[in-house]
Amino acid sequence: MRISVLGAGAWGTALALGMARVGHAVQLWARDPAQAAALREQRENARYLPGVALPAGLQIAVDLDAAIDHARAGASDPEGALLIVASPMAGLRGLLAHGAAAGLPEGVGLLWLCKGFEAGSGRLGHEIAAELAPGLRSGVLSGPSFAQEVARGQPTALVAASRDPWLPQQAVAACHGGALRVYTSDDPVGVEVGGAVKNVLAIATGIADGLPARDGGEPGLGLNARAALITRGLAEMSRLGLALGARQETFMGLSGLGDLVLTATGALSRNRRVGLELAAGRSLAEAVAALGHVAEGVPTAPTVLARARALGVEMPITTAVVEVLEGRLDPAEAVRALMRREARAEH
Ligand SMILES: NC(=O)c1ccc[n+]([C@@H]2O[C@H](COP(=O)([O-])OP(=O)(O)OC[C@H]3O[C@@H](n4cnc5c(N)ncnc54)[C@H](O)[C@@H]3O)[C@@H](O)[C@H]2O)c1
Ligand SMILES: O=P(O)(O)OC[C@H](O)CO
Repeated sequence: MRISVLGAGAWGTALALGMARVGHAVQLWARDPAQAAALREQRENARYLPGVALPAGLQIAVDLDAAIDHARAGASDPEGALLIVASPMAGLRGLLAHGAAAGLPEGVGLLWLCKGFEAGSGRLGHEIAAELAPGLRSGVLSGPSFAQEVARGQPTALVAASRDPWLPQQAVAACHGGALRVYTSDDPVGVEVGGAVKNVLAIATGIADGLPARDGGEPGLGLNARAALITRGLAEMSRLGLALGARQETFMGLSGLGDLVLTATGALSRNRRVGLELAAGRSLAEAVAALGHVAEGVPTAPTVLARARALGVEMPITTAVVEVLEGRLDPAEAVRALMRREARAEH
């Protein structure tokens, strides 16, 4: 299958590697021409995914239109073709608009990998796609997947979601095999809410795990507190998702519980690292600058909260994270405020 991946950050590069390894004709487009030249020369993404060699079959594209044409040329192939947007949420609108203006034929599916709500509009990916490219066959690929592990060929399960049943099947055909396993879903709302909110909750568990030691013990609030944050976080993620039209069972799947557990506990998570740094007394600007990568939970947290409030959905952990990110609440006080909340029934 012909596949173009738009965005050569950690995740776009790792997924492109995975798909090239199973024999697809993959082009990876880097926004920065200097980065594209370095990728071509070094055959390694030294900036975003160091230490992993790019397979010989993976082509690097400098020109965006040429990358789109690469996918378009596969439109009439029996297996179809894919255009995959691998930018952060902030780049999705521009790249979707570009793809829509290019007029993709029916045989080319459009997938995005970003996890968040768009800052400003508060929209999820499928809502932006409905606005800009209603005629395109589109969907989201999500699930618990650290780029470094995928790049190293470690086993990873993903979920592809769309209301168009053809699209998730395209994702299966593109990724399945080798170390990747792809499940399908017809609930893009649930899959996208899970992917967006888990990043905010990972900041929360990072904060809890990074708070200074008390009474000479281990740093952090402890494993009980982390389990409570994950479980109550899952409850507020599900409440928001249901209010937006998602199905409850989606939150028990890969893009809900699966990605929440991975990101809230995994040392490779950038969002969790932001929380750890904030708890250690670093400013948000310092914490984000130290990453050198995007941490989608930072721009998404206030947007999640705004949408939740508009729907009358209570999200106490997200509220606390927003107050810490905006400098209105000290990380330790945020946790104390969560513990002081009124008693209530669990469900
Ligand atoms: N890294 C992972 O393990 C992983 C896994 C699954 C999903 N994701 C999601 O994939 C998306 C991309 O993450 P990443 O890890 O590749 O990020 P990254 O920080 O490693 O790389 C970001 C890439 O996007 C480009 N970029 C930045 N702003 C842009 C914009 N406005 N328009 C177009 N391109 C832009 C950068 O040049 C860079 O190539 C995020 O939404 C993230 O949540 C990441
Ligand atoms: O490193 P994070 O926190 O952006 O998480 C990466 C992936 O979304 C994990 O599935």
